[in-house]
Amino acid sequence: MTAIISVERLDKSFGTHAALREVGFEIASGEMVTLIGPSGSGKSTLLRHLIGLTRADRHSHSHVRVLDRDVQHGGRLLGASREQRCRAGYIFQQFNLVSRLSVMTNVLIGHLGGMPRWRSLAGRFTRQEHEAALHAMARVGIEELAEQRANTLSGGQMQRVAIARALVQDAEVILADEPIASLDPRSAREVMEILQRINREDGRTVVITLHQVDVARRYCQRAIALKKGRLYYDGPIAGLTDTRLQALYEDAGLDELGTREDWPPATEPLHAVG
Ligand SMILES: Nc1ncnc2c1ncn2[C@@H]1O[C@H](COP(=O)(O)OP(=O)(O)OP(=O)(O)O)[C@@H](O)[C@H]1O
Repeated sequence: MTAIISVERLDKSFGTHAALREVGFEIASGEMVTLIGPSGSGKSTLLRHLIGLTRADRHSHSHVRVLDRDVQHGGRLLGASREQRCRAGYIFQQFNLVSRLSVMTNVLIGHLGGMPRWRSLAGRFTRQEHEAALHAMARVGIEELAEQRANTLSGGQMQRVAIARALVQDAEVILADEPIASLDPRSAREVMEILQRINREDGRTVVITLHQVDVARRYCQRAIALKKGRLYYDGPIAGLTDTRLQALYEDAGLDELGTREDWPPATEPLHAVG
């Protein structure tokens, strides 16, 4: 497997609280992977390490590599050019749109990282960039909302704007942190279908934190599960059986199933690919 994302021995503490302990995995180009686990298990913290929004513990052996670039090593962030940073798109639960700007401008913002600095400061976009934004909006079904202000949209529409912005950014990896957490079931389904299409049709790698196991099962091929900051399961989503899920979400059961070294049993691959 050629890893597009590689995480080794990731340790992160907040004060005395160990949020992540010795977490390691690799993700190949084109995978659609869910990060799953109980509240507080470390999913968002892990995702934030992938783009350097959070730094691992100093003097740890933590190493994070994304798209052939070291993001951080031993708790030190390593610099990246604007172009490199743009190769990964981040989608937040709370959308992160500029609320007073139109949908079109919010989507055009996805171009900023790839533009010459003088033009990005002036906020001037070319015709081609406008066309790319319109195309992205059409793909997520919001082209008719182009002129509407972002703060007048529904949650589902806002999340589509955020996805269109990542499309315009031409991100090779899309990292989505609970993108459907605040959406109604129908909007959630639509957003998941859009992400699935981007994964299947464009071959983009998608890593997505989810709370809903049924959604993860429907859309993702592989699950990486965290429990209390430790890697608990990494393998095909089908391997997350009801028994394992019960153990994942309840305290009872983890000890019986063993630690990562001896669980899942050797007959079941720890990694889905590679
Ligand atoms: N900035 C911070 N300062 C202190 N503690 C933090 C900080 N960020 C996260 N934590 C703690 O680290 C642990 C992991 O948090 P994280 O948000 O990564 O969990 P999560 O699995 O994403 O949870 P949820 O599903 O509820 O979003 C939690 O105990 C949380 O309280």
